[in-house]
Amino acid sequence: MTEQITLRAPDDWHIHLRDGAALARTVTDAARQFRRAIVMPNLVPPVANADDARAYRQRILEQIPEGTDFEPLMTLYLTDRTDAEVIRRARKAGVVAAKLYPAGATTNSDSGVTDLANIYPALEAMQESGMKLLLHGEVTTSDIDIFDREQVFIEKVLTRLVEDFPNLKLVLEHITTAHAVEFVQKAREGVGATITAHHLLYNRNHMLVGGVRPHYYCLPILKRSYHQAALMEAATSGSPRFFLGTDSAPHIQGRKEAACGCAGCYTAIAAIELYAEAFDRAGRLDKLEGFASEFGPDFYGLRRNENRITLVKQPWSLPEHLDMGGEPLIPLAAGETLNWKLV
Ligand SMILES: NC(=O)N[C@@H](CC(=O)O)C(=O)O
Ligand SMILES: [Zn+2]
Ligand SMILES: [Zn+2]
Repeated sequence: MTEQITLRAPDDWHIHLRDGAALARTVTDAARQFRRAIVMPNLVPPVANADDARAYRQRILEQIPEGTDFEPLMTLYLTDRTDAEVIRRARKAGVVAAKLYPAGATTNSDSGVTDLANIYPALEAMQESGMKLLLHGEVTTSDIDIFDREQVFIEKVLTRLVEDFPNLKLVLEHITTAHAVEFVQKAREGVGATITAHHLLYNRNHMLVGGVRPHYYCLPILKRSYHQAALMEAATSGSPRFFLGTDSAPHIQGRKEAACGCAGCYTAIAAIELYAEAFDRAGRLDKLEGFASEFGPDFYGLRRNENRITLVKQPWSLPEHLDMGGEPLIPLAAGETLNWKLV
């Protein structure tokens, strides 16, 4: 008999769907496995207010395949000019969270916040209205080594933020270090973290030994295996503070395989299967449902999904390449074999 596992339907608490011609690909892939997704706002120009979010949501809804039940949860991009009124309007329009990109930290973060002091009124309004704060947790000053940027962000920025807004619920996104794991475990109530499948499955050796592999390049960058092990331990621990966020972030092949390649890995094509692979390797498949389908909605104060998905143990190979709006897209782990397959 084939081995199989059945889970409450999972949600993705951090995904990039992009816009325009890319949406047909990204929305279809996300909707195949996730019931809901927190949609990142780093478009160009960014999703900066309630009207932008409403219009973007509409463009996403138009791409949901017939017969699938998928709900995009919209977010706002914080800029130096985001004020309390923008937050209140967005909250009324159903926007669930706002995202802090320190200016220059990652893809499309040029409009990000240059000084946290500029958004204190906005953060105050978020705290009051129950809007969640999502963080790309890296400092950006040139004197800080790229491998240390998450740790320094936690020490220099996050610790203070968590204290200054004691009732603000916040998520440290796509964590990559043992420092982040420890911070989140010990933090006050209302602090959570998402973990990607690629940070569970890989470390920087996978990206750099024997040649540079641009499709493994994302931000925050893959770290040492010691950090990978800490993330695995956190994700499979059963702690409700850690939950699934793929950070699936497509860039067309030519933009990744370039002299200055873009940061971001496309995992939406096989996200839940990649997570199953990681949890299986740790011998903790029994912990996947909490991480993928329960702790996220619990944190956000939303209902857990009622429907179920099934994964069977049946080796299959990820495609070598995909099409995104007529352009070639290479998924993470292209051509590699995964042991679990979504039915
Ligand atoms: N993770 C990435 O490397 N890239 C993301 C941005 C982000 O989430 O930081 C993207 O939008 O491409
Ligand atoms: Zn990010
Ligand atoms: Zn992201």
